[in-house]
Amino acid sequence: MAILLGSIADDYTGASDLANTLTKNGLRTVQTVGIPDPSLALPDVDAVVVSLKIRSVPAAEAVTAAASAEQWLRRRGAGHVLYKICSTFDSTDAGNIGPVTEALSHAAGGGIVLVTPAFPETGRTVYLGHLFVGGQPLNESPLKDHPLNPMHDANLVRVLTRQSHGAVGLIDLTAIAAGPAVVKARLEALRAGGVTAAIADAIFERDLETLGEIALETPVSTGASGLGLGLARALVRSGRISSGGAAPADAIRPVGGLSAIVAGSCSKATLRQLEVAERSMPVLRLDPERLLAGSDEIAAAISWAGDRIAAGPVVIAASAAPETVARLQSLYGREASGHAIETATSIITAELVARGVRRLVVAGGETSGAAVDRLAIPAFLIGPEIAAGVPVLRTVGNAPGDMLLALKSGNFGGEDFFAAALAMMH
Ligand SMILES: Nc1ncnc2c1ncn2[C@@H]1O[C@H](COP(=O)(O)OP(=O)(O)OP(=O)(O)O)[C@@H](O)[C@H]1O
Ligand SMILES: O=C(O)[C@@H](O)C(=O)CO
Repeated sequence: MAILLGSIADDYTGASDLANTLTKNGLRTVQTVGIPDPSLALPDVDAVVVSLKIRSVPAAEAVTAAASAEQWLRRRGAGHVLYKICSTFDSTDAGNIGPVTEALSHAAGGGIVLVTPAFPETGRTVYLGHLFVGGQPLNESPLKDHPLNPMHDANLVRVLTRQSHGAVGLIDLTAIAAGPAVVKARLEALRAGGVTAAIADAIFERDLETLGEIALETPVSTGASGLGLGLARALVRSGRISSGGAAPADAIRPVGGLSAIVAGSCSKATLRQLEVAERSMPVLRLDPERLLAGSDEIAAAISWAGDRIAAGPVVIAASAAPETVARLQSLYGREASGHAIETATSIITAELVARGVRRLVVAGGETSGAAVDRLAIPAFLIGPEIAAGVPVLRTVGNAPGDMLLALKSGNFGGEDFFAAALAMMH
């Protein structure tokens, strides 16, 4: 299997978001969970997205994992590797976007890396290096209250500079609107001046098409699904994609079985989606304090679900509003509480699957990562899109049999997302 485009995603929901974008834009794509075992039979594809869970781990750990994935992708022919980060640039001053970008660039022989989290379809735009989420600057958006990496600065040149050894520059919208030749010249001028990463503005998809064309001439780029769109369209325009990009028919074959939703995302969108789900499905709100205190909250949740699940989908959520999250974190610490809750939701997910759940929606990147790891799912085929950035996924080589999943990034999806997802998973 020789591939044209490789990607390393820093979380699993982000990986499925990118795989969805690449598929929609003409590339046959598979999402692997980590570097797949050589025994796993993967379909013939144009692009592979390796999902890692490295957004919030120590930078050195993220770099080591990404470097191994990069080598694996290059050995399979990837001429370009996109480091898929969050469209809201989720990270801390200690990393991991800067360190991983620099490591991937170094492995590819150095040079300058284009960086943009713009994803206009979901309202993420970058202007003069500042990231906007919908109509708000990043630091005024709900991301200011993120449980793991609250974002307090919308100026991405500054944010990335704090995470990088090298100098960070800007390619502004004026240059991008002037087209690929001007962007290329600007990138070269920045490189000659010693800059190693350039934040690129982008507001419209045409900006990302320009950036994708130039990025494809370099070995590494860093960005969200918008840059994926630009790279995919550039590859298709180059005539190097012969497949016509059809998603494998297998991806939508029904699986039957029971269905469930597990949420650990505390984003504004997820909190609203849970309120709406409460009107049509049984929803269990976990008590995070009891979970952390080591009580029998997990067993109680499994028993609650067991009493209801044969009658229809159930929802189990740890999600809470920012004030509640802040209080828990002040008692137990940010990382410890996040990790303990992810462990609990992943155990509950595995128990639900053991009781016959085959159609599963998980809300939240870290939450999805923990759940998919516990289920030991090796890879996914990409099915139809439920909402911008969220496809139906079909497991490849999964031990309890085929499953359909939707891994929802915290901020994605309309308010009826949960019902809409299950309506597409048969
Ligand atoms: N009630 C709670 N109090 C504190 N932390 C919580 C609570 N519920 C969930 N968490 C933790 O909050 C974090 C949410 O991160 P997660 O990545 O799953 O969601 P998200 O950030 O909204 O999604 P994405 O990364 O896809 O944007 C997880 O570590 C989760 O365990
Ligand atoms: O880019 C995004 O916003 C998402 O794919 C994501 O990574 C959230 O975890």
